[in-house]
Amino acid sequence: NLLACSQTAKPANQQSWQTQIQGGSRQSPIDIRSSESVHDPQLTPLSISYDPSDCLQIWNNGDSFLVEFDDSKDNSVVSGGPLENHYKLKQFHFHWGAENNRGSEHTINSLVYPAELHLVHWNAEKFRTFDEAIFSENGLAVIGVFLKLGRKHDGLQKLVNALPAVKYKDSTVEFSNFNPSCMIPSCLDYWTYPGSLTTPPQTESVTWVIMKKPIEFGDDQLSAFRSLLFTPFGEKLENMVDNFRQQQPLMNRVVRATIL
Ligand SMILES: CC#CCNS(=O)(=O)c1cc(S(N)(=O)=O)ccc1C(=O)O
Ligand SMILES: [Zn+2]
Repeated sequence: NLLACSQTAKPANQQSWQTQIQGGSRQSPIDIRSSESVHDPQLTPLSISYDPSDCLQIWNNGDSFLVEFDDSKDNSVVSGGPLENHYKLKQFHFHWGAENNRGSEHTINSLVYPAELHLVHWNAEKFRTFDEAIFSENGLAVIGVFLKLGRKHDGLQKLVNALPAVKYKDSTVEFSNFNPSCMIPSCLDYWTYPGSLTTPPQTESVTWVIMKKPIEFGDDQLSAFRSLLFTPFGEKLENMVDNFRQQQPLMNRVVRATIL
């Protein structure tokens, strides 16, 4: 079990997930050093299938904004690749910076992206609930996609247009008929490694699948992320930025890479 040691003093906008965890041997995120990754010919392409009608709402939880899905059916699932079972989509969210030189949680050869998308899935073959899976080996699979600044992402705009409705912490807005497949790069090459949640409880239950190619999005779309607030209505305004955890030691882990 992981014990969070006492929190050190932090600037006001730092989040609790900067807490260093004692006893962790497979914490996330990490810096992926491509030359040290192992090409594994047995890694097949991911099978990703999402049903836009499973999309339910957007929730500002004070750390990020989560786009939440109905996981009562088997319509939005990922399988294949490093995964032994099929995993149901629970939510997706992003991490981003106050400035363009930071924001992603994972880095590639120390290269930082301005934002990173996480699609969180849970192992519905082995576990009965998401909450059980969070605390279990092979419980979760998170697909990470890097975002770089460039052309406006047309598919993302529907989500961006809804963000003002969830400006404040603890606000939610109904959000339907959105297919997250539009944010998966056309190149399905990826790195994969055993890791953890990057926010509390930082449980070591995650198989990470990091897509090698980034997707592009526009400055105005990133500005919309930065206009969200960490704080609830009526409290001091604190822009939701720099909601990423620092890289963690690789320790005794190997990052595998596809050769698709
Ligand atoms: C109890 C508990 C829990 C974790 N929930 S989560 O896996 O959806 C998640 C995962 C991640 S991440 N960055 O590890 O994918 C971040 C944030 C969340 C979240 O609820 O807010
Ligand atoms: Zn995340």
